[in-house]
Parts: sequence; structure tokens; C-alpha cells
Amino acid sequence: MNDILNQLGQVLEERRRADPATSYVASLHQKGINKILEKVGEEATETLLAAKDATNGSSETRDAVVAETADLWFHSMIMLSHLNIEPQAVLDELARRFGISGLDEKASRPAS
Ligand SMILES: N=c1c2ncn([C@@H]3O[C@H](COP(=O)(O)OP(=O)(O)OP(=O)(O)O)[C@@H](O)[C@H]3O)c2ncn1[C@@H]1O[C@H](COP(=O)(O)O)[C@@H](O)[C@H]1O
Repeated sequence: MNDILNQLGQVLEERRRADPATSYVASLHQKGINKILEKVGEEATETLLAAKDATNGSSETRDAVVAETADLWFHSMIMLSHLNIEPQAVLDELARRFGISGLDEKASRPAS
């Protein structure tokens, strides 16, 4: 799984210097952070609406969740790239958390 994310990360870096007329990724960078965040928000909303529909368990609704989640991950990666954050940093953070129960982590936080 990391392979395709890393390969896509490399393509996204190359596309930052591409012609916005021929590259969707370059066109988003040209439009700026507000447009990129708008796309992330839009794809997040579409993902949750697809997931809500998928509770009937049909293959069509499952496919829609997969497609919308791919859109969300893709646009989140453009957001990271725009902010000069490598996708590997997110993978490293997930690796750091691996095996640590969310309930244990929450219980270990200082009282606020
Ligand atoms: N994975 C993707 C990918 N997923 C989705 N999209 C595009 O994301 C766009 C936005 O999706 P939407 O469904 O929201 O489309 P829309 O409603 O028309 O979008 P807006 O007009 O609202 O911006 C569409 O044009 C999709 O084709 C992608 N475009 C590119 N990639 C990857 O990025 C690489 C570089 O792409 P370019 O920069 O275009 O060369 C490609 O080779 C692919 O590997």
C-alpha cells in the first residue's frame, strides 16, 4: 500500500512545477490553498454521504465509498504537498501510533 502512496507523492511533487493547462494538480496549486482546502472539504463530505448510503451493503454503494475515499486521500495529499509536508510523515505518524490503543493513549493524556 505504501508503494502507491509514495509513487503518487513523487508524481505530485513533479506536478507542482507542471503547466496548469495540462495538469490538474498544478492547476490546484496555482489556485492556492483555499481552493485545495475547498476540494478536501468537498471530498470529505462526499465520502461520508457515500458511507451513509453504503449501509445497505450493495456492491455499487461499496464502490462509491472506495472512489470517494480515493478522491479524499488524493486531495489530502495535494494539501500536504502544498504545505511542503511529505506523505511519508503521515505514514511515519501512523507507524508511531501502531499498536497503541486509542483508549490507552487518551487515558494517558494530562488532565485538562
Ligand atoms: N489520482 C488522481 C486523481 N483522482 C481524482 N482526480 C481528479 O480530481 C478532479 C476533481 O474531482 P471531482 O470529482 O471533484 O471533479 P469536478 O467536480 O469536475 O472538480 P471541480 O471542477 O469542482 O474542481 C477530477 O478532475 C479528477 O479526474 C485525479 N487526478 C489525478 N490523479 C493522479 O495525479 C496524477 C497527476 O495528475 P495531473 O496533474 O492531472 O497530471 C495522475 O497521473 C494520477 O496519478
